[in-house]
Amino acid sequence: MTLTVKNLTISRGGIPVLEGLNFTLAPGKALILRGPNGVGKTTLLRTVAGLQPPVEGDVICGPETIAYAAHSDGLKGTLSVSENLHFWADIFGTKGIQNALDGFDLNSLVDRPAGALSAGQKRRLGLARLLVTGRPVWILDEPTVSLDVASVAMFADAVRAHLSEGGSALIATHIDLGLDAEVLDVGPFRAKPRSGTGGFDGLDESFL
Ligand SMILES: Nc1ncnc2c1ncn2[C@@H]1O[C@H](COP(=O)(O)OP(=O)(O)OP(=O)(O)O)[C@@H](O)[C@H]1O
Repeated sequence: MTLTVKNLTISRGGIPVLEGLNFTLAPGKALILRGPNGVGKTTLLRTVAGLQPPVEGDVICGPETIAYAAHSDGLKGTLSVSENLHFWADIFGTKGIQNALDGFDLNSLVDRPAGALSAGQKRRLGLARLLVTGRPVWILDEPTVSLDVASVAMFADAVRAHLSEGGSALIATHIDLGLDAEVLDVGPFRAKPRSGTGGFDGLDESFL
């Protein structure tokens, strides 16, 4: 399933942040998003994942193809590692969590409540959820935060395996993951200021 982004303009808090974005993400491919803090990478990922509407343009992707891993791990702190993974496996209708446990070295932590994991262990569990979704298009926002060097390598291996099985990944990251991937610097796509989209102009118009 190819993800296609066409002439996309996106906004945060009502203010356009990026405009004129066009790219495709074919099966087996990864695309790395780069750009300085605050430029709009998270906003782009949220829009592609369908969590917020675009201002203009289209995101074309098949239904139920996207798995989104945000900044937050989205774990249930009182459930154990295995219960968390089973919870998500049930939601996505997939079976088996062993692959996810193996892929992110979680076997020794399987009965530990997620709330009692270290930051890096929580992140590994959050990422392991991707493997139980069965979804082909991974949208990942700073996936390696809190991970040590070995865990970053583990994550990169999981992405490579996903790509080799025909999956794809759109990843915002500030570090080099060592993946064979195209890089899209979103800096040149910063939206030009528009009247009526915030600041004094927006306030003036809404009060006149
Ligand atoms: N909840 C929010 N409400 C309003 N504006 C926001 C909100 N979250 C972020 N912004 C603003 O939207 C713009 C884009 O933020 P975004 O999080 O997409 O950037 P980013 O490129 O992902 O940054 P970083 O590299 O720091 O994660 C920034 O100017 C930011 O201040």
